[in-house]
Amino acid sequence: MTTRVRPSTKRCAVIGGSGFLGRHLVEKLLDRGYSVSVFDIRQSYELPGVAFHLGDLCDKQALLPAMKDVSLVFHCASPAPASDDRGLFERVNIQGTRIVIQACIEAGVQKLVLTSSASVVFEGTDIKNGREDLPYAKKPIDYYTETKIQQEKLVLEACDKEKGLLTVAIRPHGIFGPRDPQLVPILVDAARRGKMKFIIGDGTNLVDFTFVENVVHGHILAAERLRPDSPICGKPYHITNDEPVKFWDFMSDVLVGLGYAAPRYHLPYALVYGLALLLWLLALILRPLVSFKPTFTPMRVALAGTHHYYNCERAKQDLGYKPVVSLKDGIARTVQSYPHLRQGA
Ligand SMILES: NC(=O)C1=CN([C@@H]2O[C@H](COP(=O)(O)OP(=O)(O)OC[C@H]3O[C@@H](n4cnc5c(N)ncnc54)[C@H](O)[C@@H]3O)[C@@H](O)[C@H]2O)C=CC1
Ligand SMILES: CC(C)CCC[C@@H](C)[C@H]1CC[C@H]2C3=C(CC[C@]12C)[C@@]1(C)CCC(=O)C[C@@H]1CC3
Repeated sequence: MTTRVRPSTKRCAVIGGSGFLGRHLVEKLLDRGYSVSVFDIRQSYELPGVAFHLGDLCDKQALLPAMKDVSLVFHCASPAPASDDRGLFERVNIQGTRIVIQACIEAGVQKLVLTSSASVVFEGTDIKNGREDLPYAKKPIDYYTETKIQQEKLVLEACDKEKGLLTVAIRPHGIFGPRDPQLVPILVDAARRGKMKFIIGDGTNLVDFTFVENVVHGHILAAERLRPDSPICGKPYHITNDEPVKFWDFMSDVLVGLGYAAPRYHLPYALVYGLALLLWLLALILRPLVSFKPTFTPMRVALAGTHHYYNCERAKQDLGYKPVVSLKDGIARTVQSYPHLRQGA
């Protein structure tokens, strides 16, 4: 008779664990007594108690050793939204996620927690207090969003109590915090090049920005509540700071905190969006001859000039979620963590 050893419930794997969110998640899991394997195409740090497995998640044979004796997998790997490479997004977010699911089933993993995105319902127009039952975007704003939609569907459809794999998706929005490689660095780069003088639209559009530790908290609650009899199986959950803020107030707080001037002059939304669209078309047409990446992409202008904030009541009810760090404290901790990006540094 063969006895199947039940993997320890405190052993988990984090796919994408070298990334911004992934590393914060790994650190919190260690604090909570989990032993952690990281699977990533790169190793960005070392930590006692963390086993790194380097490889591409599209390669099942490379993934399987990282899932050995693991009961819980977090999948938070994705190419960066800015890469704009359709083939790469399809390969990693869609085909790769299929392989992650197959590997979980083969390795006897019991729970899979996906980092999805609240953007899966965003089409570039206002979303106010959006709930999880909003339909997926029919016209996603970019390839990143298009493939995040397919990825989420794949993971949620894979939830199968009979087969023994339970799944859940966390949809964060606008993650920020120490070591974020995108939001603050892009913002500071724009400020240093004199591009942060303008407010797109009237500046009153509300947006969710979510401190990274709140996102981590949502992931861990979901993982710990994911059981065959729980209502969360196969469902998506918005995780935000639950404090929608004016997009331009948030940008100003970060900029002023780092010693730069806040944007002051208003530009009409339709004008900037039209210009961004023209620039994007020009970049596309001229791609064979010259390569340039405009700062103002239609996607960024849409993100900067519309309302997009989400209701996280479902996470509060089903997961017992409540943000653990306020927006004000999150901004202060973020600003402090970037001394090298301060004005004059
Ligand atoms: N940063 C944000 O504001 C938001 C992020 N998300 C999602 O959160 C997750 C984590 O995002 P971040 O930490 O910001 O990104 P990140 O770029 O810092 O981390 C992603 C990690 O995935 C790894 N990776 C990429 N392709 C891989 C592959 N083929 N095989 C193995 N590893 C691979 C990268 O090396 C990187 O370490 C992503 O799924 C993203 O879509 C969702 C909403 C908002
Ligand atoms: C999902 C969102 C809540 C998170 C937004 C992250 C990034 C898309 C933004 C971080 C820095 C922002 C930025 C702009 C747009 C949105 C960001 C890239 C601008 C390009 C908007 C137009 C400008 O005036 C310059 C801005 C630079 C910074």
